[in-house]
Amino acid sequence: MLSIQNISKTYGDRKVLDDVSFSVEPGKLTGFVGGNGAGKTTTMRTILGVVKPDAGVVTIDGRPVVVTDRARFGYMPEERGLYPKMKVKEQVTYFAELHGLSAKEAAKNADRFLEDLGLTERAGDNVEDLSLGNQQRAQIAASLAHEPEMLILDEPFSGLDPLAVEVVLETLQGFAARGVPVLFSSHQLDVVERLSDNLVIISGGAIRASGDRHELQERHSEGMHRISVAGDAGWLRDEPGITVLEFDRGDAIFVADSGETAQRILRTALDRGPVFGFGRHIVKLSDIYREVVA
Ligand SMILES: Nc1ncnc2c1ncn2[C@@H]1O[C@H](COP(=O)(O)OP(=O)(O)OP(=O)(O)O)[C@@H](O)[C@H]1O
Repeated sequence: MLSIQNISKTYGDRKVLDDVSFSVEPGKLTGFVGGNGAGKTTTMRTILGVVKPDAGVVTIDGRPVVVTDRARFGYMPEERGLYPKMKVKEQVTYFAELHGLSAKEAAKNADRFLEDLGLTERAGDNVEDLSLGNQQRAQIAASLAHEPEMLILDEPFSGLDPLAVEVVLETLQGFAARGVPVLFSSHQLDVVERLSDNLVIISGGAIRASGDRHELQERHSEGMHRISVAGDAGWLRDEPGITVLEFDRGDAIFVADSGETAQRILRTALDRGPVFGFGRHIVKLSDIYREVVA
């Protein structure tokens, strides 16, 4: 388990990380979400040892991370770092060798990850001749080819088409399935909602929410229900014990003060006419994000 504990960092008079703490569990994909300048990259660089924090510590299985641990990390930096005139496979092989693999192992892994990421046919092309999305895949392959024990990826899904998102996701899930902790940052809340097991939301250098994604969604959805009826559901507004959150003719989302109240609403709706749908409403990650960073 990777644990970020009470990290603070100030540049000049600007506190960019303020007592940041969270964990990245083995075998889980942890989505790291925050707006521009929220502190995601600085946190990742701190984990990698590139940024030295003013306070706090990064630990792995309870002991501080040292240089030899970091050699076994896989990192995809925000500023992509491939050599434009180098061939894709040579590049991926080169990065794996830098992390200590033999030339033979590195070439074997390069073949494997280029295949996983759908780049086998482009392996002999110069990086600069690939589309931006394919350059991104190559960059991901380069950060994976030494088979890291920890993965830290800054915006791995940005600029990828939906098919490429699936391909990259499968590859990352393969690592997670082998027990590797995976931390990835993203601005794309819909992507994070779909892909992450755990969530960390940062804003203004401070952690606003973290934990199991389903649990967070459940917690923020307490008492929420949706109902869909024939005709106009405007009568809901006069019902005691509920607050209507969203309303669109026959469709509404409301919060009930108890399970009994919700069931009473259902019975009332059935008395009034056909009910097409009724059930719990689970908020989207974008709703949680708006709530916790507000
Ligand atoms: N070396 C530095 N010197 C001064 N300020 C810095 C430095 N590095 C980062 N910052 C500032 O720290 C804040 C957090 O930046 P960071 O890059 O960590 O945010 P981010 O969440 O990754 O943003 P984005 O999504 O835009 O990449 C920003 O205000 C940035 O300008």
